[in-house]
Amino acid sequence: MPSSIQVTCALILQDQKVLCAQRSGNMALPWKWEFPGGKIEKGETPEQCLLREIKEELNLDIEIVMAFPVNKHDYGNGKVVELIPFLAKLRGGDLILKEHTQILWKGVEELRSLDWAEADIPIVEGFVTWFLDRFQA
Ligand SMILES: Nc1nc2c([nH]c(=O)n2[C@H]2C[C@H](O)[C@@H](COP(=O)(O)OP(=O)(O)OP(=O)(O)O)O2)c(=O)[nH]1
Repeated sequence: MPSSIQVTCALILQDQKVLCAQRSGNMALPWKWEFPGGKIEKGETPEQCLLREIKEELNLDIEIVMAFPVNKHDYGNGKVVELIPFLAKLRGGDLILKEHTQILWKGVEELRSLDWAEADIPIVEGFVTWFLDRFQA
């Protein structure tokens, strides 16, 4: 397996909806949906990376609540992504889309309907299961 890149992402939950972001046409994985975040830089913790990326990409401030299980995915083109998801809450900032085409706040039960980047699919599944177990018992 080629060496992997470590990428953090935020599942920002507010009023039972999750912020989903669509990649733009000139990015890798064009038009796919993802959770905002990005690559960990040298010397950063995953949490520091995520706070930085969410500010850079969306101009939002978040608070990390907890980590979800990491998903390692081989895109088969020499790119292996280790996707490190966190549950997060909004703390402030006015949304400015700096990289993505659009964002949507999706209800948890509607999340599966988006065309997700492949690495995100198990994360979406895990999150929906976790959320329904916890909040809809
Ligand atoms: N931020 C984010 N990236 C994701 C997700 N799922 C997924 O496969 N990725 C991939 C897309 C990118 O290849 C990589 C994140 O890199 P990035 O967003 O910092 O940089 P980039 O678009 O310029 O990517 P690259 O062309 O340099 O690989 O991880 C996700 O949910 N969030």
